[in-house]
Amino acid sequence: MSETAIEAVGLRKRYGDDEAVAGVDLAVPRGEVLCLLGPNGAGKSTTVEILGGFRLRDGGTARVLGEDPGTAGRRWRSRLGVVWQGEALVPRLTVRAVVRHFAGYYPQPRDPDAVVEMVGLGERARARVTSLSGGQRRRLDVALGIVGRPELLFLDEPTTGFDPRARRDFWSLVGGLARGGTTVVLTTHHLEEAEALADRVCVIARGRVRALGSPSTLGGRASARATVGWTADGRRREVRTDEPTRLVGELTTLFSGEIPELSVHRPTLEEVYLDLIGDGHGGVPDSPDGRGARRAGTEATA
Ligand SMILES: Nc1ncnc2c1ncn2[C@@H]1O[C@H](COP(=O)(O)OP(=O)(O)OP(=O)(O)O)[C@@H](O)[C@H]1O
Repeated sequence: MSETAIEAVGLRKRYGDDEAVAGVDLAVPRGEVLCLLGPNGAGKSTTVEILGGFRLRDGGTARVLGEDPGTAGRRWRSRLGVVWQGEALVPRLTVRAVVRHFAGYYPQPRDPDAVVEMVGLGERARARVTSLSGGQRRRLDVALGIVGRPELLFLDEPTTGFDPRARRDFWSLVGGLARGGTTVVLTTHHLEEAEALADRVCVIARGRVRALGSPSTLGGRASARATVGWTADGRRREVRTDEPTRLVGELTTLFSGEIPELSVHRPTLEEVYLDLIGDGHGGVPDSPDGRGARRAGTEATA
């Protein structure tokens, strides 16, 4: 069995004049949680739909679980779980009955009642789907995505409408699936979700991959300048530096101990992401790793 769940090279998809996917290269090892981030209309859903076998590509090559998603059959499809942005059409049944019904499509499904519990719908198991709230409906979508015990799970903005508790429960659910060996590809607009879940983050803008890396190192985040702040003589001071440890050491000596209101700040994932997508329309950063031309040294900003 290949160690690579997804291998895509030069994926392309055009809708009329709009090149939605303009040459995406992506390799996802088995067991990885990959989060796709990008502005609205960047091409994330189209990429995921192509890889999930729901949309034909115009160009490039793709292997997903060892097969071409453009031609693979039902057997291959039963190894995938998908949660698309639109709600799945389900009969006018109870939550439990719908999950049981969908379980019947797969050769080795999870226990439907356990799945209903896993997505936090245990108390609503006997409720009709039509009576669920938006967030509960989305949880049901997730249940239908995982009931087939997928090797590879595609989740397109799965937590839309989730309250904060439900979102955190969902994160632990995905963490558990990944620990069990499931490969997960998830699109989201929630940076904290990507930070909490992703082994790697892939930023897509204007149909291309702009950056790929772990949440802590994306776009040179780990080596980006830190901002050290403190208060002296009633005034807030801030210095941007490549060597925060050395500066804090100097300040410790200066203040003979505790530094008043010390803070050390590195760019957040959100700051790095916004930097990568540039002008807000999915603009291209200066350099391939998205770091652009950062100057070395120490620079006072206040
Ligand atoms: N079925 C379609 N027919 C025509 N154009 C489409 C279709 N689906 C997507 N597009 C266009 O392709 C581009 C990429 O859309 P896509 O849905 O892949 O982006 P996305 O990154 O998933 O966006 P969002 O974050 O808003 O979901 C957009 O310009 C969109 O309008």
